[in-house]
Amino acid sequence: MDNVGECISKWRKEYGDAFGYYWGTVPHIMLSDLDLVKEVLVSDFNSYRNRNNQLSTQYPEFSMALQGLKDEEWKQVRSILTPVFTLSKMKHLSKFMADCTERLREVLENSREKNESINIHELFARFTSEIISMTALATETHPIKNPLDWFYVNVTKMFQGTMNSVTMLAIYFPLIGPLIAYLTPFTPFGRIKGSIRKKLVSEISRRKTWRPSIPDLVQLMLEARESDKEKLTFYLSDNHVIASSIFVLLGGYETTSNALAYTAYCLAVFPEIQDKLYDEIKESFPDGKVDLGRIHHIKYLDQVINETLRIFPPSPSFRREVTVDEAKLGPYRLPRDTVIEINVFGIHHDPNIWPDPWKFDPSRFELESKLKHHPMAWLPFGAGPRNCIGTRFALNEIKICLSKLLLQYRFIPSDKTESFPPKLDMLPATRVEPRHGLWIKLEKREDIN
Ligand code: HEM
Repeated sequence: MDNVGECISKWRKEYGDAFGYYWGTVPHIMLSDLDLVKEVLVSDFNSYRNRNNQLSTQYPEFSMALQGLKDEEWKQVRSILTPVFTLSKMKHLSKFMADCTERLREVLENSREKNESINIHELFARFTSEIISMTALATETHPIKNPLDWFYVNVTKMFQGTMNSVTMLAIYFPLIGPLIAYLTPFTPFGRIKGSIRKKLVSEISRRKTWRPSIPDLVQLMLEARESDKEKLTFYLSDNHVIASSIFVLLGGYETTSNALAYTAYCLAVFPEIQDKLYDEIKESFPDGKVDLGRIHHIKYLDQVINETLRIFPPSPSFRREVTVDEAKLGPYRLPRDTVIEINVFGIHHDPNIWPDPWKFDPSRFELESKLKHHPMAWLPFGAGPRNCIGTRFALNEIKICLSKLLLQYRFIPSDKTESFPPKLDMLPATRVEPRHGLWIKLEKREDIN
């Protein structure tokens, strides 16, 4: 690991589990001390309830999306949107996910027949982008089968753009923000955001008189705002729904796709773990058909996913800001607007918290071992009242996809597969990427059993 990751771990060795630095003009505290992390995320939540809006200078809608909303407005929107992400609502979306998995299987089968290596990092990105566009953006796209699909191509460019040098400039020098905001519509992100926005405006208007037979996230949000009308003083506007949908794409697309890709890679390089997982999945679904209702009861599947998310957390850090005049954090006094960065990657790789941290060992998440961990030792989805609202959505998608594929195929290494762990690049404040992609091959189970 080099670049940002190395720099943070070097500073941590030198300055300890809570140290300060400046990003541009903004003071940041990098936190790896579990008790202090708990204070920020849970026990003293009200002093740190907002997320600092790095992206809002360039993308003003961010401040209307759930990720970017602040204070009372965030609380109200979160309480309207929470029911949208319950397990029972997720069941409606499972059908979309299962259909996309079947299309993915066809592509994989094609590669298997040709004995090709597959870059699953790229293929799962196409898979999750198709799911998010259909479920959250009411937009039908086909990137699984067509790598040149307009939506996928532009979304990929957009992700390369979210932390580009222009964004960095806006963070370092907030005063030039308005100029950057003016230019944003001409960037790939601006263009695709504009077209998604146009589509959502017309879709929300259409949904006044039409309801899809399987409700997607847009529909669930529109229904949630109506059902809470009497209870809340706040009304979720169309702009809130649109902003939240667009930023679901930012929060839920690459994170989920990386989680899936790293899990499949780990299963390919640790065949004994894959065999154990296959046995449990097969035992749960002896007729080979995945029952979407029972998918959350396969314990070893949870363990494998949890261990992957520990070693390769899709969000290597996340941020909150001080929202009171002075916050008391352990022995420290922090002024308003100080940014607290939670060092998820550092915590997940701390040998004092997770002995032999680079060892891929799903047994760490057996119930008895799990109970011994500090509640802040595993933070892929954050923690406390402002944790990831899409956790169930993501886990549902990952479990459906893996179970369906594993029942039919064995993931195996190819000559392009890197030995464990693969070389990683930690990009500033956003994600951990495999430097050379993640390559595997597939073998059909019926041929080998
Ligand atoms: C493996 C996949 C995912 C990971 C690792 C992940 C991780 C995270 C993390 C670390 C946070 C910040 C939590 C905090 O501040 O305590 C977050 C927030 C959020 N995530 Fe996710 N996420 C994933 C998938 C998704 C999906 C699929 C969606 C939507 C469908 C989603 C929507 C959101 C939203 C809206 C927030 C902001 C919540 C708020 O501010 O109230 N995420 N996520």
